[in-house]
Amino acid sequence: MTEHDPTANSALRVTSEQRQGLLELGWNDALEADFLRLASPDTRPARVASVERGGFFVVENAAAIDAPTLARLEGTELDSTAQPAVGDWVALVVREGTPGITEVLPRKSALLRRASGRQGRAQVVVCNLDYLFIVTAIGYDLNLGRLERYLIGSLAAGIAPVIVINKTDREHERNAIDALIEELGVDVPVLFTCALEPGGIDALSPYLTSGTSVALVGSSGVGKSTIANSILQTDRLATGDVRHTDDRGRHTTTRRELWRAPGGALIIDTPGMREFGLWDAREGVARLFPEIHAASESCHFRDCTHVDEPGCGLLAALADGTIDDDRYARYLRALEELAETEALAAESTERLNARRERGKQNKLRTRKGSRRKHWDR
Ligand SMILES: Nc1nc2c(ncn2[C@@H]2O[C@H](COP(=O)(O)OP(=O)(O)OP(=O)(O)O)[C@@H](O)[C@H]2O)c(=O)[nH]1
Ligand SMILES: [Zn+2]
Repeated sequence: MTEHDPTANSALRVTSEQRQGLLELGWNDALEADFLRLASPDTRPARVASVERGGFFVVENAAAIDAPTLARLEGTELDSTAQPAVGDWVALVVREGTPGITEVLPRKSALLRRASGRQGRAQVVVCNLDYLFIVTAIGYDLNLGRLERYLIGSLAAGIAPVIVINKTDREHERNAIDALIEELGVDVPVLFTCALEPGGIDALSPYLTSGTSVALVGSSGVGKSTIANSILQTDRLATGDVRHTDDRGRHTTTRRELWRAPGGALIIDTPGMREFGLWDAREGVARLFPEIHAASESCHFRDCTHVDEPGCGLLAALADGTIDDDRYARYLRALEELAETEALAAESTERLNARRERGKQNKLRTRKGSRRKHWDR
């Protein structure tokens, strides 16, 4: 990234008309300062509304959000997690033909997860959010482990999580749900919705103020798109029914998309996830289990696994009953998963480096070969 002296190019200034359109997309002073500092003079700010193979769809003002412009990434090849993702702010060079993205502005937050598949790769789910709506529904989906994973991801990303329990029209025992939430042990808002009823999502309103960016994540079939439609007061997002046997959805939503609600909130619906695989989320684990994390600070060994090491702060805290057995077990499981993904990631980096090295050697060999031929002649 090249830095530009903002005073050197007054042509770069964002016009007040442009700014108005951008504010309605969630723009703010900090973003503008970054833009003026980092982006080249011939570019304009824009937000990524959706991503498809081969292109990034961007908007420069809220009025155009229903018809985003296709743009292409320019310049050096970016690492997959550094490529523009939905919610990102970018610098756009507009000219005849397809506009180009020259810069991705620093992210205020990025929700990462482990990409599906066996390799250890990260995927950026969404960027620059104020709230993450972790959506679940009364029925099979509502489960402590699942909620914990999303919470860890959200806390690691520095996005304020909000748990949304949908389908309250289904029979349920409120006490059992309260007990489950209590077990999470964190102070996070829990909202109940029934997306099919008029007024059924009113509980979400305090989080949907103008310029606020919110994404809905969760399993397929929990009602994310139904909730999004209700917020957006449309029916343009496709919804699909669930299997009666196990409540599973049919993965109706297939891409992440940014929309603007009549009240001015920016809403991102996402495809249902089979599993939210943790990635680079140690900070999130520490925040979800603060008392356990605190006890681990007194471990004798820095790389203590808290299983059988002497001088383990956790084992001591377990013994004197200051931490809970179940929470200890869940904390360890999360750390184990993270260690596993880190190992996988290291392996695939190694493989990649080895492949690059082989490629270089091959090139060298062909070059030598062709030189020899030359001499032989
Ligand atoms: N009973 C009941 N059904 C609901 C409610 N909200 C949504 N549904 C139904 O649940 C099914 C799945 O809803 P969707 O909005 O498609 O779910 P989704 O989470 O977007 O699913 P994917 O796009 O596959 O990830 C649909 O049949 C909805 O009508 C609710 O509050 N109560
Ligand atoms: Zn320990």
